[in-house]
Amino acid sequence: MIGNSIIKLNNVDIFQQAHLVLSNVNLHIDKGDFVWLIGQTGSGKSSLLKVIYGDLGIKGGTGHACGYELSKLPGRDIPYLRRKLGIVFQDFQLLTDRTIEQNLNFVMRATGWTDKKLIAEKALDVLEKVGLRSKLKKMPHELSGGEQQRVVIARALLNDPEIILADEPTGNLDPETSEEIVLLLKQISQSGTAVLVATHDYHIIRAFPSRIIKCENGKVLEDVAI
Ligand SMILES: Nc1ncnc2c1ncn2[C@@H]1O[C@H](COP(=O)(O)OP(=O)(O)OP(=O)(O)O)[C@@H](O)[C@H]1O
Repeated sequence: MIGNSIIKLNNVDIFQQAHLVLSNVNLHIDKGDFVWLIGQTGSGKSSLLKVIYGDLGIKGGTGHACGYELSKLPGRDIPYLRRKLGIVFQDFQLLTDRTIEQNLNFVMRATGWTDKKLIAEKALDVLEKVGLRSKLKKMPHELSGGEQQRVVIARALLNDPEIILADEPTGNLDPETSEEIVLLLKQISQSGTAVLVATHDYHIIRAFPSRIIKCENGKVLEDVAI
């Protein structure tokens, strides 16, 4: 974090191979912000998220994410950047062959946690935050879709991230459960962690009005209305 700034992109160009996906991108996200990211399929939302989590480099311009300079991000720094980001993506679901506790422990061990007592405490702490403390010993299939998504959010909170990046977090959920998940993400942002949510679901955006950015025609538009 630089001051209150979590993400800042200045005149950044974003390419996929030789294809310029988004040009002259200016974006700022500060501590505790809640921001919707919209745009048609193929408009560049995933590419923008990839830049933020260090999976895609930037050309032209300057930028930082969670204190890391994106224009000269060495590969060895990417795991450290990722620990400051909580990722809630469709293709990053729970491991089905182990309990919720084991899922959380797996991520903590992979990110450098070694103290058993601290690991046990943190697992309960993040589950408490998403209202699922009692599910510690359950297997993923014993939870509803909404509960599983809450565990995914709990997992994203393990390393006390500065920002949560969520890509279609309500994609597989019914409207009521979707609202509960977004309410939880809103509460997380109010406690100081920024939240950026990519979605196609305008209904949920209307239910939770907040700042909206849009990928359109190779640009990122700020503060759009829907
Ligand atoms: N690995 C890649 N190599 C080349 N081109 C790519 C690659 N990934 C994406 N693209 C292209 O970049 C553009 C933006 O894709 P991106 O995945 O960022 O869009 P999106 O807005 O996230 O779409 P969706 O809503 O479907 O996820 C598209 O034209 C896509 O075909």
